[in-house]
Amino acid sequence: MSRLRIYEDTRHDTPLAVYEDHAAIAAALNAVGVRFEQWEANQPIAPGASQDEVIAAYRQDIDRLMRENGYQAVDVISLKPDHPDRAAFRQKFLNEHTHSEDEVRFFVAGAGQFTLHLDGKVYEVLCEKGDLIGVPDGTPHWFDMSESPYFVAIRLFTNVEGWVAKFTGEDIAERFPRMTPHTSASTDL
Ligand SMILES: CSCCC(=O)/C(O)=C/O
Ligand SMILES: [Fe+2]
Ligand code: NI
Repeated sequence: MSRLRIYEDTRHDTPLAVYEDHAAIAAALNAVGVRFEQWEANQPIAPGASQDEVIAAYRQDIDRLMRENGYQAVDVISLKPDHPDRAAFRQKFLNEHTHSEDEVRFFVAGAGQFTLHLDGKVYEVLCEKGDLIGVPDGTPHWFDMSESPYFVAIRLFTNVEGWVAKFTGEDIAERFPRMTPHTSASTDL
């Protein structure tokens, strides 16, 4: 189940609000300029699938996003808990950073947790299969896949070079909850 928890950025212990309903999550995120939508993700793709398999399975959705939004490049992160480099992958996104383009991610299997730092608040978004999130350029954020990653996310870029991040040097991410390993791994492929 997808979930949004909103915190004051100075108080990591008690959320101001928690939403588990897709429409409520979308409304709260849309209100601060963040895209959040439910897309069909019913192709038989499991974490660990290759980038080529995932792109072939979701070619129509990718083409639609590229056409409508002018994205220039696409790649895939597909990880399961036994990946030998899972700790390094996790570390790459764990600290607060920004991008000079919107961060658009379509989860086609499993789950991952984005945390956005906006206007004095922290928006922790647990994204699951079928969720499409679009974080505006320049928004400080971080991403956690837990110590036991289990997800496939399609990433769209306007920059032909793909993923480029600017780290803020702030340690705020260390004070907020990390993702707990997803519990429905065997049921929500
Ligand atoms: C869920 S896609 C991997 C994370 C990523 O690309 C990013 O920029 C996280 O902030
Ligand atoms: Fe990012
Ligand atoms: Ni779930």
